[in-house]
Amino acid sequence: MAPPHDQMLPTHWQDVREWSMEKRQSYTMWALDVESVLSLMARQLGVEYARRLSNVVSAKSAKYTSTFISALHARPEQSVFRCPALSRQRMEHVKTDPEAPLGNGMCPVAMYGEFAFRHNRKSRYALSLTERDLAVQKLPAVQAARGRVVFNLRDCVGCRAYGADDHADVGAYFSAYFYPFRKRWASPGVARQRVEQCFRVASTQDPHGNLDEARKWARAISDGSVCNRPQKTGERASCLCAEVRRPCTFLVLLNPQSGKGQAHTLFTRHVQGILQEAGILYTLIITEHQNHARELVRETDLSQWDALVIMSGDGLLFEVVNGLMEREDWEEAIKTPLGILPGGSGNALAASIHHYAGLQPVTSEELLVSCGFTLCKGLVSRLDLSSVRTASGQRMFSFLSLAWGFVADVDIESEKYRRVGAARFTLGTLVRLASLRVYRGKLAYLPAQDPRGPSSTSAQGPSPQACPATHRDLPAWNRPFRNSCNSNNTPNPKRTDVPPAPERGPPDSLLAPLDSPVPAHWTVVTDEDFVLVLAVYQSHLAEDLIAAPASQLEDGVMHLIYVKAGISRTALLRLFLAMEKGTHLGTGCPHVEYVKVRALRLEPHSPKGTITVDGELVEYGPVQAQIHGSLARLIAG
Ligand SMILES: Nc1ncnc2c1ncn2[C@@H]1O[C@H](COP(=O)(O)OP(=O)(O)OP(=O)(O)O)[C@@H](O)[C@H]1O
Repeated sequence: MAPPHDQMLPTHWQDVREWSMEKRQSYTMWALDVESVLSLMARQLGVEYARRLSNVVSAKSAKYTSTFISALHARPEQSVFRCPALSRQRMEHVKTDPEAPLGNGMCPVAMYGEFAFRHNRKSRYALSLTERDLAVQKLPAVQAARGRVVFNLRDCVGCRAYGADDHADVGAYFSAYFYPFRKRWASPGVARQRVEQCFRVASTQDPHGNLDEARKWARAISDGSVCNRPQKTGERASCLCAEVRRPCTFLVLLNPQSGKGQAHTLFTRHVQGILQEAGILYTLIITEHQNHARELVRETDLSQWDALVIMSGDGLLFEVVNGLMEREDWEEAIKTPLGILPGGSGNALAASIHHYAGLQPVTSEELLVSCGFTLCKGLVSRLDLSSVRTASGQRMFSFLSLAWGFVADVDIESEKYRRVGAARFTLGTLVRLASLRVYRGKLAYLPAQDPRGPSSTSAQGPSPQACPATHRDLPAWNRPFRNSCNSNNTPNPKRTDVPPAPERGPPDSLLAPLDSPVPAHWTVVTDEDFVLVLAVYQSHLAEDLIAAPASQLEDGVMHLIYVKAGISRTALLRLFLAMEKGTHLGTGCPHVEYVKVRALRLEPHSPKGTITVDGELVEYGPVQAQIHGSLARLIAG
């Protein structure tokens, strides 16, 4: 389309108002065409080049382009050019196909504007927003890349616009919130750190016009942040199944007693802000007693919430999972996205999520910020649950682990060191190492790679609904202990007794009743003396213990690790030290066995001992479990 003749161009936007609609339209088309050209140049040659080009064009016939567009829209605009192709439509495309190649890495510029920072009105900055990032260039741009900072929208949780507090200030503001990885001050490595970029829009004397412009930027940046998800590679990319609906409302359940008893303070200090920045509404409920959360999710109308978020250790999530599974509508209820914010001492699931994202390990507050960020991104994955049955007929659902022996002892005995936080496990390990115990019992499992395949396994497996044995049928060592006391007849530090609820959930098709022998095709371990038996279905057992590095959220297996008696204290200590890096399975220790299983049974013969499920004490005695793949949903970046 031929550009209009120079003399025909308006000298001021006021002139355009007097034009006929037809004339306006023809000019708009031409103006947009110039914009498309500039956007194309930006994509191919870089924003800076396009900007210079726009200056050259301005000097000639298009010198009034920006004024012109503003006039046509009957309000002044600050944006110099805008690519109509990028906008909602293009963002949608990114949403459905995030991995779509985008040429040489250059993205078209969606918005361009020149603003001052909120706290530095003297200098001006050019902002270029593409579908992937926000570039901030100090003006005048003497040299490309100098004074230029690029923020990846993947690191952004949101952006909001607001007017000035001071009535004398006609300007409006928009603040974008980024959590990029930055080097730590005190120690090596990187962690997500908050960066706020706040710009002042004051292109006119009209505060409303400025606020409109600020809102437009805030919306575009927020949309971009939603579309830009943290990237996953390889097999782990496959487990994403949905996104939390936007705008979203979370129910946050917080255990004030978890960890060092500082969960509430940590929430206020590190999480509240990030949720606000992401525009996420939430209701916070502070649990008042054990099983409070379990009762609550069993009864609540789940349609009010887009996700249930647990700010605690793994114990509170265990309650929530089981509360959901006790509902009549368990099949739907368990698909409610769950989120975890580490507020406990172990925080195994939170550390696992961070690990699955392929990020450098972090702990404590840094892990909390990382999980808060993940929560705001709202990407939902499927999560395996294991169904665990005890001799008394209790059935529970577990997302983390089933442990007997050393690991379970340390978990429960270290409760008394709770005030030292995560260090309680180190202390507990040293104490238990000093008086190393051997546990006698029988272990059997169904290997994940059953040579006859999954169909033959279930065909030859036991009845679809396993029948629990009654107490009287069991030998003395097998009888479950009362819930209020553990095997040493001391009060339980953690109890899991709840009023009995009708059994719900999928049938355990791989399990035989506990009083029947295991199916013939199961593997029965010949050794009967163990130091520990641990089935874990997440990578981490605590923030700094990578028990099953190969584990994934929905790999459909339990990672069974057992350590046979005969291991020396030094070798066991070495094993735990190696577990901090996740290298323990490659140490070649002859006492350590590792196998992926789909179901297992454990029959302790020692009269005393501890069994934990997700770190919670359960009745001591025979116990069996089977994995149920992809049963739950978890917000995990
Ligand atoms: N208000 C409360 N008062 C006492 N106990 C509670 C309360 N709310 C929840 N609980 C129980 O506290 C126990 C410990 O909680 P949780 O596991 O979340 O923290 P933690 O033990 O510090 O963390 P981790 O399991 O990561 O070590 C759980 O059994 C939970 O049911």
